[in-house]
Amino acid sequence: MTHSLDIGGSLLLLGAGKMGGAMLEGWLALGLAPGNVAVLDPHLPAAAAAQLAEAGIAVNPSLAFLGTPAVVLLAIKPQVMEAALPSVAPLFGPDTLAVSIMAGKTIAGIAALLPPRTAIVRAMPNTPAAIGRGITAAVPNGFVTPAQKEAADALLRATGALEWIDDESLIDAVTAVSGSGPAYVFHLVEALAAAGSAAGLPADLAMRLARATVAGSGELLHRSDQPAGTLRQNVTSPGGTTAAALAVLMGEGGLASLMEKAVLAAKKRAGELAS
Ligand SMILES: NC(=O)C1=CN([C@@H]2O[C@H](COP(=O)(O)OP(=O)(O)OC[C@H]3O[C@@H](n4cnc5c(N)ncnc54)[C@H](O)[C@@H]3O)[C@@H](O)[C@H]2O)C=CC1
Ligand SMILES: O=C(O)[C@@H]1CCC=N1
Repeated sequence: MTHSLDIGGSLLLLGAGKMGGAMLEGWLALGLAPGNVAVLDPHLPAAAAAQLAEAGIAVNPSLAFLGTPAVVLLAIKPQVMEAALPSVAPLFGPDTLAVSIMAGKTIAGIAALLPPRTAIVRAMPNTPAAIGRGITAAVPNGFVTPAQKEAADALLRATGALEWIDDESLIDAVTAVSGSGPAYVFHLVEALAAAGSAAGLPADLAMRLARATVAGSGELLHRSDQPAGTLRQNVTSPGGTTAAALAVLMGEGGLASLMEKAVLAAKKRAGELAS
């Protein structure tokens, strides 16, 4: 394989769970050289560790073995940041870039646990990153050099779309919309399937219909340049079945107000995770 994803040095992944693992999967698929990657995750299941090691990635090597990484991806849970970061802080050199994907954790909070003047990008990806169809919003601190921003850009764009933003205060709302958003979509599948069962369909058929409907609609949205509203109207015959359903979904207390409440709850939780 040609190694086309070049970040100008090695990558250390701190935490290889669902999101860190999804990003790594995307990067390896796009040509990040496995020999340039190390993973630190003390609780990684043995099968996952063996799979990474087989791919040529250093898994839980002794810190003395690790050189100075070009990029450290912080993909641990926000709740373990205070415990986990101090152990890797000594690995940081003056040119090491930290990319955090931790929900809620602010650049200031991360910086307090790393050497002074560390370059930090705070990013919020989502799990479709695993198939190169994620979307990430990212904000750099003042110590990120153009070369480091380029490395972060290459890494984050390799997993899908990327939006650089200047205002860190937007990240909690980003988290609530696109970071957590895939879960809302998967729940839509569950709810649609359950409603199908309630309407008389066998449960397995209802699930196949719901799953294919959401996946196909997502793909149509992806390939189309039409606004979502137009794609919705294309389904909605005047006086037809869709209009009857949308009168419920778009009526008082419908999906829009429910979604607003859900997104505000997620944003509030992100703020709580900061401390
Ligand atoms: N799952 C998602 O869809 C998204 C998650 N995030 C963020 O990504 C981060 C990770 O979330 P998930 O992957 O969902 O959680 P996860 O629980 O699947 O992964 C966290 C990993 O960190 C490991 N870990 C625990 N203590 C550690 C330590 N001291 N050193 C190194 N690794 C350690 C765990 O063994 C686990 O594999 C969180 O901060 C979350 O806010 C961001 C965007 C989306
Ligand atoms: O649920 C969470 O806290 C993380 C952040 C965004 C998606 N998952």
